[in-house]
Amino acid sequence: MTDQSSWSDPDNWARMQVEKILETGTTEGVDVQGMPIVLLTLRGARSGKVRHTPVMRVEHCGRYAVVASKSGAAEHPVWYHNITAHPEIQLQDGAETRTFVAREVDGAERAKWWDHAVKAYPAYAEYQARTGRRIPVLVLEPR
Ligand SMILES: C[C@H](OP(=O)(O)OC[C@@H](O)[C@@H](O)[C@@H](O)Cn1c2nc(=O)[nH]c(=O)c-2cc2ccc(O)cc21)C(=O)N[C@@H](CCC(=O)N[C@@H](CCC(=O)O)C(=O)O)C(=O)O
Repeated sequence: MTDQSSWSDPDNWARMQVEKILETGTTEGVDVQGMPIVLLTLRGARSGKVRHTPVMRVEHCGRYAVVASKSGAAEHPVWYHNITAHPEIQLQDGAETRTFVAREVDGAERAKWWDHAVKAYPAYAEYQARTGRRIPVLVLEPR
């Protein structure tokens, strides 16, 4: 039985969703308010350790982007340092895991992907409104 407090703590929530995906072998049925997520497998920027990070599924014409929003916190999520230090990553969508190289985007390309992201998960717009930090958007190029 999951005690309520574990679901209210976002870090615990993420950990529990990672566990479920690793246990079941798929991201199917693991979501945020009905919106799908994907699972990133990253390398720790300093430790080189394997790190699993769930993020919202932002996909357009077979390409993915990831948004380092951290709910609009003033600082980047730690995983942003991981993905920029080691940009070759794995992304699991459903039961399929593929390798990508992450590239932070700017200008018109960022604006286009930001629109896709907000369509996939409208809360991103609220997160950006609540912080002076410009939320990084990274496009994943298939390896
Ligand atoms: C708590 C902390 O998390 P974080 O990396 O700051 O990321 C915070 C959140 O963004 C992260 O929990 C996301 O998964 C939350 N999250 C989303 N976060 C987002 O930013 N964007 C999303 O779209 C998103 C969606 C989402 C969907 C489901 C869900 O369950 C969570 C979701 C963390 O994992 N800390 C580790 C970091 C370990 C680590 O990576 N260490 C590095 C050092 C890195 C360094 O400091 O340079 C290393 O090993 O080298 C620790 O303290 O042990």
